[in-house]
Amino acid sequence: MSLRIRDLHVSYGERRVLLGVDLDVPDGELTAVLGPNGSGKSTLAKVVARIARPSSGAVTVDGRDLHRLPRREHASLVAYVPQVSATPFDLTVRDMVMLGRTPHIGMRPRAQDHQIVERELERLRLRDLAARPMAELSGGQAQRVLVARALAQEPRVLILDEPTSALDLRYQVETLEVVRQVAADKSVAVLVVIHDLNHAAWFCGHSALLHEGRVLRAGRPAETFDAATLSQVYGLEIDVTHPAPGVVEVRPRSMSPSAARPAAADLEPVRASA
Ligand SMILES: Nc1ncnc2c1ncn2[C@@H]1O[C@H](COP(=O)(O)OP(=O)(O)OP(=O)(O)O)[C@@H](O)[C@H]1O
Repeated sequence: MSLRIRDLHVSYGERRVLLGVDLDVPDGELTAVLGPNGSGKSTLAKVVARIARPSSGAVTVDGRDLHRLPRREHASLVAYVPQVSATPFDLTVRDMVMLGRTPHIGMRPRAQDHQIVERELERLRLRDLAARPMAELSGGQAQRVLVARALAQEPRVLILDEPTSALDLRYQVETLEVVRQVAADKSVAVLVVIHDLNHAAWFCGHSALLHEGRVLRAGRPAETFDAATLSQVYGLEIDVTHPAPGVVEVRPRSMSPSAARPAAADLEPVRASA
């Protein structure tokens, strides 16, 4: 177990946002951080990334307090993909991914650093965009560059804050699959803030459901997702089904097959009047 969070409290001024969070993030797989808007997910990610400071509690990697490490050492251990990011507009995609090597390189990149950058461009299907300026990219393309930069960092701990929010369905699946593969191959502990409960259940071995700054449920999604808790937390009737052993599917009741829906014949056609 590399990343451990213990009794973590975080406040922004008077506003207490995390109220005693305990979480173990195992190596080699993804841990989903779930919960409604404002429940504290990004704050938790930012504390591990050292962008926010805890009021109390501990965040350790291999027993070392992340907030007491020298900056460069922290950067070589932890990579972070923020929810929204202003990118230096004059950088190319390739330069941006090379920034991930910063904690590892001395005066200038070595051949090995260039190889790692090319590998991550390939892995995130960015080779065709490599020479393009970041400013010209679509939101989804830029998001994949940030994931590539984080992977080029070769971290022990990877923090991803909604890394697929701008991606189309294919890239959502591909990107989460790439991250899952890297986590397994390199024994990386991955914490991923994600809103899609089905993707969380499919790609993440562990999950933590945050509610008002506390972890309400933690464990394997197939074991911990239950309809009553999810319905209460999200304020919406939610069905949870298990179509196969170890597989879980989450659906708002209004989208479930049993929900009453107006038949097409009942809908009045609307015509613009001349
Ligand atoms: N810099 C800040 N200053 C003051 N309050 C903040 C700051 N950042 C976040 N908050 C507040 O902290 C609470 C938790 O915010 P956070 O961004 O961690 O939630 P979240 O679960 O990631 O939400 P979302 O799903 O909308 O991204 C919210 O009430 C938010 O308004």
